[in-house]
Amino acid sequence: MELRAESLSLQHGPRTVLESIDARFPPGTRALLLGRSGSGKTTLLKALAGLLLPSRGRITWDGQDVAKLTAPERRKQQAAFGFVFQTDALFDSLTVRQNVMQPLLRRHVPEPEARERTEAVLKSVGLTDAADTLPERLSGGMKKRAGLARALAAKPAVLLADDPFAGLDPGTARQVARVLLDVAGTGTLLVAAPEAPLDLPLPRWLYLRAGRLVHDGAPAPELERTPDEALA
Ligand SMILES: Nc1ncnc2c1ncn2[C@@H]1O[C@H](COP(=O)(O)OP(=O)(O)OP(=O)(O)O)[C@@H](O)[C@H]1O
Repeated sequence: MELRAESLSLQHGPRTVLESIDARFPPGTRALLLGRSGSGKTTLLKALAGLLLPSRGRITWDGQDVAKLTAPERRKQQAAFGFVFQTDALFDSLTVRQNVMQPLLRRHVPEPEARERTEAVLKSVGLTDAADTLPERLSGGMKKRAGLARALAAKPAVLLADDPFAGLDPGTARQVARVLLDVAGTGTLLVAAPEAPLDLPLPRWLYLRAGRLVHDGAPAPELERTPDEALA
């Protein structure tokens, strides 16, 4: 699926959180979305996924204006997305395996296939031994990997990961980066982070400053050293 933001602006109440953003994400895009805390990264990911509607401008999926879809049409298309949000949303009463498998069964993936995919993805994130464990017994890094496993098991055409490295030690962050690169396959991978993760060398960087896109192109490490004010 091709995602596109066209003159996208988004307000929360009186506050403009995203301002006149234009960006194209053809299928197979691999990009980092960078910017300080509060610059609008989460909001842009949510807008691209149709979870927040623009105040001005539009988001299109394969050329269709998301705001013009009916709610059921939008939900149907959203099945192509996988999200890894900052706060892991695992169900406390389900084991790790059940947490990964449940969304597949809800989408009517036949049980043997759901089971197979679940085991494969748990293995790739290094959680096979923790499959029968309840989330409360996992470390923060393991919870993060379980959330990632759940998103990846659905084989999303578009994977949006919001700061998947927050709070991880370097070893676990490296493992999460490897899984993101391996498992995202040929789909689109868009990863938001406050600074470029060393272990995730993606070829395109988008840099947000106070809701404006100030760079969209090749990796530009100097951006991270430039005070935001100088990018205005
Ligand atoms: N529901 C909301 N209502 C009002 N303001 C909001 C809402 N959600 C986000 N904001 C504001 O919009 C701005 C951008 O928030 P957003 O979460 O997109 O930034 P971010 O770059 O992802 O930050 P972080 O890296 O800290 O997660 C912030 O100033 C935030 O306070």
